[in-house]
This record gives sequence, C-alpha cells and structure tokens, in this order.
Amino acid sequence: MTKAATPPVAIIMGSQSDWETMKNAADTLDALDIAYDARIVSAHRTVDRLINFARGARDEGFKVIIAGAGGAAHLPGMTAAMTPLPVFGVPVQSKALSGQDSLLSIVQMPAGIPVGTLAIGRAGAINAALLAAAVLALSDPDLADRLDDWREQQSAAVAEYPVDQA
Ligand SMILES: Nc1c(C(=O)O)ncn1[C@@H]1O[C@H](COP(=O)(O)O)[C@@H](O)[C@H]1O
Repeated sequence: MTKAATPPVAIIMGSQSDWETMKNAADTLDALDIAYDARIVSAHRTVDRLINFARGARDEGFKVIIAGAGGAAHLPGMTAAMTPLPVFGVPVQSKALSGQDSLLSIVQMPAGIPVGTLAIGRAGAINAALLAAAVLALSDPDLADRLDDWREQQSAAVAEYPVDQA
C-alpha cells in the first residue's frame, strides 16, 4: 500500500482548547484548497511528541508549520528551534491575560531562531494560513492564482459606503 502524501502545511496547537482559534487557519486553508494536517503537540505536556514532530517535519514532507498556543506559549519557539521550516506562531487568547502573555511568549525570539508572529486570536490564525499560502504560492502558480482570487473576493465583499449612506 502506498503511503498518502504529506500535506504541505502542519497546524499544531498546544491543546484541544486552541482548536476554536486554530480552526480559522484550517478553514482558510480549506478555502484555498491547501491540504493540512492538524494535531495537538505541547512543548510542556508532550515533550517527546514535540521533538519527534519538529525534528522530523521536513523529512516527513511538510513545507510550513503553523503553531498556535496560549499562555506560556513556548510551542512555536521550541518548534522553530528544532526545524528549518518556516514557523508561523499564533498567540491564542488566554483567559487570565487576554493573550498578551501568549503574544509576548511567541514574539520576542532571540536572533537566529525566527518565528513569524501573528496577531492574537482569530485574525492571527487566518493570517498565518494566508502567509503559509503565500510561501507555497512561490512555487505553485495555480495556488498563486487562487490567492489572487481570494483577495479579489475579499475586496469585492467590502462595502463601498457606510450603511446609512448606501
Ligand atoms: N502554551 C501551551 C503549550 C506549549 O507552549 O507547549 N502547551 C499547552 N499550552 C497552552 O495551554 C493553554 C491551556 O490549555 P488547556 O485548555 O488544555 O488547559 C492552551 O492555550 C495551550 O496552547
């Protein structure tokens, strides 16, 4: 039996509770017809799973990693430390500190190990998917066309006038 091809994007998150946020990345990839694998990996709670995933991600065939976590969000940075693939970090909104903790845990990486850090919450998850798409589109003209279409649709959906003047 032949092994199914690895999708280009891995979405990882620290907990099942992050899925509500990270689903926005998955939905955006779906809209662009980009395959992904979504799984729970925690730098704190599943150390071996993280090491196995991050060290093997490139050889497994992934091209881009989207990593979402909340609170003491070490997952994106630890993943980036163990793979040469681009890692986009999504700060999940935490209850205690509204995601400020998540953002600051992800954004201030030491020079040499980059994590492309997005906005807190839904917008960050959507934009992580769009950045992943932009990376993949560099070597995929069909995807580049789909991304152009996506932007055009977005522009068309923005109202031209305030509602009360329409
Ligand atoms: N920040 C991390 C990591 C990590 O960085 O490895 N693992 C779990 N978590 C976060 O803990 C929060 C609460 O998780 P629970 O809801 O499971 O208690 C989640 O937002 C998760 O990303």
